[in-house]
Amino acid sequence: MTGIRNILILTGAGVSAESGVATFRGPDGLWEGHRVEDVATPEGFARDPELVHAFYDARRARLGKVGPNAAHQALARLDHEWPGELLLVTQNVDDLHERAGSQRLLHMHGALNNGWCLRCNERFGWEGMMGAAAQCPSCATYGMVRPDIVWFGEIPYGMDQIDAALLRADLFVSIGTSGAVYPAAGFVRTARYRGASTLEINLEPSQGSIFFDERRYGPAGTEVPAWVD
Ligand SMILES: CC(C)NC(=O)[C@H](Cc1c[nH]c2ccccc12)NC(=O)[C@H](CCCC/N=C(/NCCC(=O)O)S[C@H]1O[C@H](COP(=O)(O)OP(=O)(O)OC[C@H]2O[C@@H](n3cnc4c(N)ncnc43)[C@H](O)[C@@H]2O)[C@@H](O)[C@H]1O)NC(=O)OCc1ccccc1
Repeated sequence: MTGIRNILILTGAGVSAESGVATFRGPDGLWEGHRVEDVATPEGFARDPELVHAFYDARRARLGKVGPNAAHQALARLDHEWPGELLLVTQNVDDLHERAGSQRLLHMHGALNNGWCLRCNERFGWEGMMGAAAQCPSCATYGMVRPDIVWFGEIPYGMDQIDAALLRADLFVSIGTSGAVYPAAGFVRTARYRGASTLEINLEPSQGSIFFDERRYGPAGTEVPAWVD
């Protein structure tokens, strides 16, 4: 990685697949059993909060039964050893990157283990079941807590920090994402436009694969350590 100082990495559900976390669009993917509009939009939450809480409570419970894989661990190693700038932006709401030790990390679509009270606007860590009647640990109100997740139609977190990193990146790497959801799916074109070299690591070509200078296809648990080490 000669001549590379600033690295921006984007991950998606594919990086957690080998840990046993369901992807969205794959066979038995998350969107198989649920209509996106029903479980991942503010309108769906307003219509049926119990359904949405059940969807996220089940995923939060599952998170306790899985662990980081070799891809998460390799990215954590790179984070610790890379002398230049590095930002790992994940679309994933699981906590496997931080459990592997990644620190220069940004959850652009929120986190399963966080809650958000719509009455006092506080955000807080949340373990276990949430359910529609949950009590806000900050203002003690019942039934106003939602998962702190970015739903469709909502503005992703950290866009300023991501834009700044896109501006400075010499290398943009996309790992385990289908490139189907924006604004994340547009990052490769922005990075390329600003002169960064671009690498895709995925099981198969993503919707944006034509924009990548280099492509490595295979399981992230194998390809990412091979790229890092
Ligand atoms: C469907 C799509 C067209 N819709 C959008 O993009 C919309 C905007 C939009 C609407 N209409 C449009 C029309 C055109 C363009 C855009 C739009 N986007 C939004 O609404 C976003 C908000 C989107 C966020 C929604 N929330 C998520 N997640 C949290 C919830 C939850 O988790 O439940 S999105 C969710 O789906 C996406 C899933 O994609 P992937 O992670 O890639 O997973 P997928 O299953 O699809 O693919 C897995 C890949 O891994 C590979 N793989 C599998 N196993 C492995 C393996 N073992 N190793 C390696 N690779 C592997 C597979 O081959 C595959 O390629 C992720 O982003 C994920 O976070 N907000 C916004 O635009 O606000 C304005 C704005 C914009 C810019 C700046 C300011 C404001």
